[in-house]
Amino acid sequence: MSLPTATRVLSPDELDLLELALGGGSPLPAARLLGHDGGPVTLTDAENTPLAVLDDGGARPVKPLARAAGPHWEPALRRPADDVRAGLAAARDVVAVVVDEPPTRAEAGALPAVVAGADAVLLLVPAARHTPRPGAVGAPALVRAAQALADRLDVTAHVVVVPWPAAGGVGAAGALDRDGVAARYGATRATRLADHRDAATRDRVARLATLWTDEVAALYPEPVAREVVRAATAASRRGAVVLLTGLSGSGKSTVARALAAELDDEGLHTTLLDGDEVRHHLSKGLGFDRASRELNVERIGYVASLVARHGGIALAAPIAPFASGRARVRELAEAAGAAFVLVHVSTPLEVCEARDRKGLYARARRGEIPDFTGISSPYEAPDDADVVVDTSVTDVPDAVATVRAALLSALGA
Ligand SMILES: Nc1ncnc2c1ncn2[C@@H]1O[C@H](COP(=O)(O)OS(=O)(=O)O)[C@@H](OP(=O)(O)O)[C@H]1O
Ligand SMILES: Nc1ncnc2c1ncn2[C@@H]1O[C@H](COP(=O)(O)OP(=O)(O)O)[C@@H](O)[C@H]1O
Repeated sequence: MSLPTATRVLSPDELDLLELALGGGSPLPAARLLGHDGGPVTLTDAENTPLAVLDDGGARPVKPLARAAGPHWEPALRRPADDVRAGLAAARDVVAVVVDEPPTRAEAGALPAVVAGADAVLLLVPAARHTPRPGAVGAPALVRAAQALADRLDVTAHVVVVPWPAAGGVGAAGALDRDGVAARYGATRATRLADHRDAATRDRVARLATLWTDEVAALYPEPVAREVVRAATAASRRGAVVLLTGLSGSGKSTVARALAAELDDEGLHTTLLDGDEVRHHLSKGLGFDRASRELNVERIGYVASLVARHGGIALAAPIAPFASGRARVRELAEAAGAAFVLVHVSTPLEVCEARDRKGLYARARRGEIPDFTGISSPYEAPDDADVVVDTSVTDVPDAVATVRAALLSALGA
């Protein structure tokens, strides 16, 4: 298929909307959802991978959207709305219960009455690609909570993950109403579980964050209480820099993103420095000759070490083809007192080339891209990697688990 030359890079929120539209989950047309009123356009992700075409006929997929790991990415749970609706065609009364906040005992107790009489129950968990704010209960945890609620119901209940953009919405997405989306998933009525919370419980939830400091204040005299709070909240954790190196298409971003999501879910704060994204911002305008690559990798190492100096975990995923550049990143990380983990994503060139998500290998083979790593520019395989993962034989969850274990061991956790 020939693609429109006009392109639009979608933000994480807009990727959610595209997934919603392609799966039949949007009551609004895709163009309206994405606020597009021009001519045909190719929609891409931040890495310039063409994902879909948007024209008068609506949105049509070109390539599957990249997926990540965690329960909210389980294909069995994150099903297109059209599939979910088709599976419920015989049901007369389908109630959709939106689970977008951790349910308290009050709502969990109210749930059987809320769904009473329904032939089928959908527990809809909105999951945004956006990283939740630190300390918030994120999508993976909400999916697990919804699953536990579903298991306790007498009537058959399905947990369905809905790619609903982060709170507030983007563009016309603000006009997406809960009931309209729920209806696209086959619901005959919809409700939000947190709306079944009584006033006393709402008040207790609002005060939760200050309970601990209140207790400290009651236990200790001022100014001792202030010291106790300060010591407990100081960034005591050691930071880390994880550098994933490998050929284009080897799986660096996919693994780094999935690992970031998992660590965020565990309450560890991560910062992702993806190769392609860094080149849109920090290294805009740099080329791919050796000197430019070394400079690019050094910049990444510098920013990563700043993040790690303050207890953060920086996940960097550039090709970083030269041993000298990788050694410089190690040096910067160690000078910042951070742990350093070098991950070689060793997927063979033939596999990366066969994947060719962005069509760059084909262009490099035709001589249209000079200095292309693996084709016309060297990749020095590391001999000092802490972890080696070949994604042609290791799936994303296993690759994530291997890197996570190496990271925790480097942190002494
Ligand atoms: N000549 C050439 N060689 C290699 N890669 C190229 C080239 N031109 C563009 N691209 C795209 O740029 C991404 C690699 O950028 P990096 O910053 O990771 O490279 S480096 O570390 O500075 O070597 C790489 O992205 P990933 O596929 O995510 O690795 C490519 O999409
Ligand atoms: N086990 C796997 N781990 C990571 N990526 C995989 C795996 N299997 C298939 N892929 C696919 O390979 C491609 C890797 O692309 P990407 O993560 O952008 O690589 P890089 O960042 O190294 O260029 C993605 O399309 C991804 O879905």
